[in-house]
Amino acid sequence: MVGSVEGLRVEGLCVDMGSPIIRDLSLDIPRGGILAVVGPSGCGKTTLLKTIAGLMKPHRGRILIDGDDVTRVRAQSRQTGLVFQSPTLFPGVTVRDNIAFGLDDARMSERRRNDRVDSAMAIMNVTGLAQRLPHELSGGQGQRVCLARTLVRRPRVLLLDEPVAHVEAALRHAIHADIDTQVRRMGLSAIYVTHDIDEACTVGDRIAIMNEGRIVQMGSPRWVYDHPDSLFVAHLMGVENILSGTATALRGDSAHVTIGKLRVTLPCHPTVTPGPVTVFVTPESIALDSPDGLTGQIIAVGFARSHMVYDVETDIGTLVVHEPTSVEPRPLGTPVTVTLTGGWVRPGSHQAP
Ligand SMILES: Nc1ncnc2c1ncn2[C@@H]1O[C@H](COP(=O)(O)OP(=O)(O)OP(=O)(O)O)[C@@H](O)[C@H]1O
Repeated sequence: MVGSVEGLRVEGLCVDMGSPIIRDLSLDIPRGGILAVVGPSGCGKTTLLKTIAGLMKPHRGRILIDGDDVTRVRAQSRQTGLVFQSPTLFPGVTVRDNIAFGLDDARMSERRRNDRVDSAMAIMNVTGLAQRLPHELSGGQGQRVCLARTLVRRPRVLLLDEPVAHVEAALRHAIHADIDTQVRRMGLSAIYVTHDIDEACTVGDRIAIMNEGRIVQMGSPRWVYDHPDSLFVAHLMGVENILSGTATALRGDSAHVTIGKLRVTLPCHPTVTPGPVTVFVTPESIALDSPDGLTGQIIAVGFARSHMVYDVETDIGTLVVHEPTSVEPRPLGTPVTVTLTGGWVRPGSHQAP
């Protein structure tokens, strides 16, 4: 025992395969926590999971599970469970026996082994499939069986690499909910890798945005959405309006900002000083009927089920605005008066934030 922190801790991890793939990456996940890791293809997400699982060797850094340094412990003894994108079941072997393979401890009694397998099948809702063969399962059922096979070993850390990428959209939510329940119930620390930012925000109690082997921002989905640190994070999170302005004065955690003819007071990063700033504005943070607002005109209208999407042409550029569909939709060409009801001010102009 080298520490008392419960859960997974990664400290200064570097993985080099001829070129650096993971660069000085640190994270902490308490027991019962799910960190969703999202980032572009090739940024190192799978490498991170494989390194934590012990399938790849780090060049530098430490991996601790419940305070135990497992960096040099072999994969089979780390108590990590890794689930990949596609079901990886043994063909020609029943679901039940596939799950029992997860329990390779010869000292375990037959009865105890059966109880553990029954319980793993029950928690992943695959009891009714026990005698089926892998080729008789749908993609979603196959992934549930893989999760049961991983959970039957009672890992301390659960590593999920796009586990529902090949599962039809309508079934994904139920699998997410079961993962969430088991992570909390069993007190696991989980990393959930995905390409899909919506999935990351739904599944993770925190999200980590990765780029080029680094975590560039980490926090609750809401916090990261409202406070992007960079253009990269803002684009990935769907913060569609990135405006250049000038901070004219500061008051506590807020800045008075001029953007063209618009004057607004918005929350700002502590490093903001008077001068050029970048303002990140989510599409929900723009009001279209403000008495003293900038004049504009709706030049495109889209229906996105829960909300309408408007492109609004103004003096400060074309803004993307979302309004709930409960508000009467606005036809193309409608004149509007625009102001910002929220935003996040970072230092520097957005060409060089
Ligand atoms: N064994 C290896 N040897 C050399 N390079 C590797 C190895 N494994 C991965 N890489 C490289 O490391 C980088 C990160 O790969 P990784 O699979 O971790 O990315 P990823 O973020 O999971 O991508 P994707 O989302 O496409 O699955 C890539 O450039 C890849 O080519």
